[in-house]
Amino acid sequence: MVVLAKGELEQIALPAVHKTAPPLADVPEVDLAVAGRGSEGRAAAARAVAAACEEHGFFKVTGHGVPAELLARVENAAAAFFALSQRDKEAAMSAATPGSPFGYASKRIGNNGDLGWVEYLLLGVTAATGGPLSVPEGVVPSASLCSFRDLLNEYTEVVRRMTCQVLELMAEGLGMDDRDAFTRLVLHKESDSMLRVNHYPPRPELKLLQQHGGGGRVTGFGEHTDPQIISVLRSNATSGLEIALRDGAWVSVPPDHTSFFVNVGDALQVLTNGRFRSVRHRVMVNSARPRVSVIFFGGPPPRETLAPLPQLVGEGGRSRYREFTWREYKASAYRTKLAANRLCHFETTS
Ligand SMILES: O=C(O)CCC(=O)C(=O)O
Ligand SMILES: [Fe+2]
Repeated sequence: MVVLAKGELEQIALPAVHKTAPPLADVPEVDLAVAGRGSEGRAAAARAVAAACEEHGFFKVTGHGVPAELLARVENAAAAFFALSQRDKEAAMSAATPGSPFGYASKRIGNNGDLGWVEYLLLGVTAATGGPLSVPEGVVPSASLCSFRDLLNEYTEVVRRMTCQVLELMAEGLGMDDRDAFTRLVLHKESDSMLRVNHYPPRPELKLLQQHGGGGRVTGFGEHTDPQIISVLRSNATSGLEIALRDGAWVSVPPDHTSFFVNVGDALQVLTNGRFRSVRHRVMVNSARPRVSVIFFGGPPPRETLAPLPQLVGEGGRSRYREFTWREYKASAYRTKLAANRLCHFETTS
């Protein structure tokens, strides 16, 4: 069992001066059902996607066609998993190999000292294996764990398909001739995609402390940008997600358990030569209710060479990033703290 050293818990709390973020007034919204209805609807949806990716790197997807019943089953199964004893969670989902980022973890995010009031499951979901949960050797999964694994497989496949619809709209919105430029990477049999299931336990004492003029706020997941091409998030109806606007101001995102939220990731910022913005975001802990979120991260294959797409640099235009492989980027990113600007090592200077 992981025990936090003295003083570590305090690091999760933000100072009291850290004000509550105001809600984002107009969350950009894209209705996939409209996008599927004729060329005009599609063109309008593609334009809306591109505009949202340029302004915020973030938007909401409605009309996605993922059955509400599947979303509810995943949410309930995740809640049941996190309700297991600490020992059972650690035994059931311990990382397959030492040093691997995959498996169950509590409070520690990555290997560089980042802490948050969160526990999570991180699972690799390449298109080739189709299955996120590879059970470590020697671990005998219980029947309930097997059905959780099957459910997450089912969810991943449905969400991966929906993600590809969104990626096609992005390519169209950018005016690209090759509409499959992004989907090809996420559908590649070696695509480095992941599924993360997060659980943020409530902290009722925060309310009391705030009423008495102190206490600050508690970080669930510290600020960061997502490394991959795209992240597709679904949460229960509990608030907590916040994004940084262009001017650096933080705003909270009103929760919507019927929709998905899309983040542009670092790899997409590179491919679009900075036209799409990899959105900085974080999660704050709710005082009263647990937050459960499930995020599909669509990534390229490790050997893929990433660089701004020529069509998006334009003739005589300046490429803002040098060429690098996804493997190279990840090796560099995993050495840094969560909040680091991980793309600065790959920027061109001239
Ligand atoms: O749990 C959330 O709502 C978002 C967490 C997040 O940003 C991540 O897992 O990368
Ligand atoms: Fe994230």
